[in-house]
Amino acid sequence: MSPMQLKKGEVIGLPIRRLGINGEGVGFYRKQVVFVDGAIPGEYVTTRITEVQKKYARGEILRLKKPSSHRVKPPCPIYQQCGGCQLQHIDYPMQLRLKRELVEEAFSRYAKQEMPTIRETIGMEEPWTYRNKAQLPVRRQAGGVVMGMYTPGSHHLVDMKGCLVQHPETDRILDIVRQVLQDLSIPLYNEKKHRGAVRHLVVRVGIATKEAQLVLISREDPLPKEDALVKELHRRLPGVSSFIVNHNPHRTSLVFGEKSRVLWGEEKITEGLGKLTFRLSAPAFFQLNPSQTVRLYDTVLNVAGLSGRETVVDAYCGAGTIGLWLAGHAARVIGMDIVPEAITDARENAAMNRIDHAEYVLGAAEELLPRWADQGFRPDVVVADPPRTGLGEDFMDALLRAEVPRFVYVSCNPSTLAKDCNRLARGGYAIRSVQPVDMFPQTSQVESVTLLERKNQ
Ligand SMILES: C[S@@+](CC[C@H](N)C(=O)[O-])C[C@H]1O[C@@H](n2cnc3c(N)ncnc32)[C@H](O)[C@@H]1O
Repeated sequence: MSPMQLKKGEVIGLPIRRLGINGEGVGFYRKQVVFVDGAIPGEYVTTRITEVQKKYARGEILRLKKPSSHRVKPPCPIYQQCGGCQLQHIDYPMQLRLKRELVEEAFSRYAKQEMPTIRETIGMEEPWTYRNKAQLPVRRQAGGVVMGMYTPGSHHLVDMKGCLVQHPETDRILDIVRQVLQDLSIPLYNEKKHRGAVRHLVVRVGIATKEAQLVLISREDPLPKEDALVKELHRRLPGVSSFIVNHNPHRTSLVFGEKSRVLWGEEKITEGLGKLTFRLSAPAFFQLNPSQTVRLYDTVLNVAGLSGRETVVDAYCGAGTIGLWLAGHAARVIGMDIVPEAITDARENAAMNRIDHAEYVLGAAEELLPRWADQGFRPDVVVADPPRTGLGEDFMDALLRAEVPRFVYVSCNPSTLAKDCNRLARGGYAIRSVQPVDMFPQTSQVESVTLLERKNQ
């Protein structure tokens, strides 16, 4: 340890320079990075060091010596314990500015040579109650049914009775399910012993259609007391159109298991976005904030520059939503996803919206695109919306080999976005625009739509 290094328990004064990717304030003390939960850029805080690692230290706020004018009282009563939101203590206009800076910081770190202009974040008018889906672990703690988020870094559940970013209907449904599980003494999952049945509850609502789906993820299938449970859930939740059990018998942190079974009602629910209607299976991905999804997809449409003659690839297509949003402006759409239910949904969604020039292929994007590129396939526009890990090397190589003129990258992780853009820029792409969109107000997450074009185009 260098003599200058901070020590655990040391108390220091620290100016906060920027926001970290997990929503913490970031300061520098004798050139060492210090993360301080709850601190806001521009503040000066007295901090006690709680953890020291080789490359960084963590501290807690003892006193706010110079508080930010953007500091607000977090409205959620369990804000400190829950950890689901990280930015409720910052006013919304400042949240939007800081998210733009997060994207800028990622590009300046990983793609400095190609530094693009990052636009102002597109925010919401009413940045609350936007989430259409709740996915919560459920356990028995102190004799009662508890559902909520894990305290950061632990396996202790913080009981969540109502959430300010969830759609109120998801809260109402979860509350009734909690009562039913309690009243019928349904065995809940015990992670340590790998015993018990119900382990997660997933509620998804169609905000435009007012439909709702409840999925009970269970270690056991059939569920204990299944007939009584289904009868009671149906009686107390008459508006829920789809009750599903998903069987996940494994010791795993993955929520969904491989098999789902309808307990009552429909297999899928319907949701509307703009003029389109989508049918959604329980395991298929669907954006969590529908009103911002319209803005996100309109941003993709604007930068895709379609004339109606193009072939568009919708890589990582989920239930086909982005491709179908663009389909009215393209000659052909080809989507791909690794989740079989998503591909089935995407095909059904194309048919339901009377779009007959969209096709869907089951498979990994990083395998399919290279194979197609080797066969001479040259799409005009590729849109990719991958998970947080970003694009695979093989996928990027295929983009370069196929000399795809325009690539629209929808990303929920500024770091992987900037690294991938750097790689593509070295291969011959110019980064034309980066548009952050706030899909998750009150949290530190930020989505962006980035347009890349072949330089010689
Ligand atoms: C962020 S979601 C985007 C879905 C869709 N574009 C949307 O807007 O709703 C990412 C999707 O990538 C899919 N996925 C994950 N890994 C994949 C891979 N290697 N190849 C293809 N799809 C993948 C997931 O199943 C999920 O549907």
